[in-house]
Amino acid sequence: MVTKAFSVSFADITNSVSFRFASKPPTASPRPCVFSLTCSAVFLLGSIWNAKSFGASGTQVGEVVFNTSLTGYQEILTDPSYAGQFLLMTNPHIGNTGVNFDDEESRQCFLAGLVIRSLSISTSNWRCVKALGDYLAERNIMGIYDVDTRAITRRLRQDGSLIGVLSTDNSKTEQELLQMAQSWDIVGVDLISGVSCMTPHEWVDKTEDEWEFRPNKGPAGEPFHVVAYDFGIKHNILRRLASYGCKITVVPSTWPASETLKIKPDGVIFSNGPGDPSAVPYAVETVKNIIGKVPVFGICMGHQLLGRALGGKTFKMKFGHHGGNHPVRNLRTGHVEISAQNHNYAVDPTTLPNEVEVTHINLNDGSCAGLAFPSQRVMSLQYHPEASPGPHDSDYAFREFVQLMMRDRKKANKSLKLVAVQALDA
Ligand SMILES: NC(=O)CC[C@H](N)C(=O)O
Repeated sequence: MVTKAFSVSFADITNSVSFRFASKPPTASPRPCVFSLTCSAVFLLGSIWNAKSFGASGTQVGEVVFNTSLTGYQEILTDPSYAGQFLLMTNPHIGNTGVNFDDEESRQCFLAGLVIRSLSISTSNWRCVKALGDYLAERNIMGIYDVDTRAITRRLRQDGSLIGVLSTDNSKTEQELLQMAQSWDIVGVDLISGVSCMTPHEWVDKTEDEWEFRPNKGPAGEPFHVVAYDFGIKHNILRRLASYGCKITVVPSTWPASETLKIKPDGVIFSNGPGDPSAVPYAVETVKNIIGKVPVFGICMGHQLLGRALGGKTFKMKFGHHGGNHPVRNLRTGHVEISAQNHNYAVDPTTLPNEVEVTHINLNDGSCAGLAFPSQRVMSLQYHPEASPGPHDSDYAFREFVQLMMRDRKKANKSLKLVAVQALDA
């Protein structure tokens, strides 16, 4: 039984708040940690939160975002779209199920660090192989706990995304930390190249039978060959595609469109990925060169790149959407889906050509959550139909993508037959 003695000191001087907690540490002795937030060079007043450190030590700068998911912290930690960001979980209790072998969404953790209210003092789960703190330390990811995540979330909601610094280095002054935050930026930076795979490879794993949630036979006949552009792709996108009967070749973010078209895939996926879509014009160019040639499906970053490739603009949202409970309306069916989301940028639908249809909207703020350009066999979602973690409401999007490819194949077979008949006639 652990008793938690805490004292709170609250000092509010020109927008700066400081909390101090003393509690029995859940792991080894806690190291002091300064977590400072500053909103930009324009807003020069920062806030300093003292917390306890777990995972790796050091000094790290990044953008702070909050995620409202109640479950799935390991899948969130391994989502490459968090590269360059501190992930603050609003769920106050994290670490209680440890980490396991199955919930990895990529080959490593790319995020800048983890910010939580309370780190579980023990782990208990039949799949657990390691405690969260040890897992993060091995991956050189900093974490802090015993910090008022609610106060920081309110600050982020009020001021928008902020740059923060985590430091366990006592020799650094608060002024130095604030200076670090003020001289760092995430906008306009290509973060995709740091998370993408280096060489093309095949992907075969499906969702395992014990986790499969729909009777899933996949289409009859030759499997559809999908090329998946890895802008930081989550493994569950690949597993869901495989479960829908696709044969998948994963290619790096810089893989030329001409090479992709050379292997005549049935379809192309543009994946999720970190950072600013306007900072990766080479990827937009690739998307442009593939649109109209084969059916394409863009997810999150992939959706934003499609938006730009179709002539639209993207913009940075105030604090984005990160969580497993975002309501989205499918404007074609009228159905509401509860979706998993993780993005700071969005497509401005008013900048798109008239032929492009907005298929989904986020019901929290009316932002564009899905697009289609039927004549070009283009579909895209701003959120995550693969969930992991999150609800499965939007899984049907993979079926729709397979149907797009199916229609293409039927058309091609028809025209093949026509050519064959003409050849017979000749
Ligand atoms: N999940 C993602 O693909 C994130 C998309 C993009 N990097 C954003 O933050 O908006």
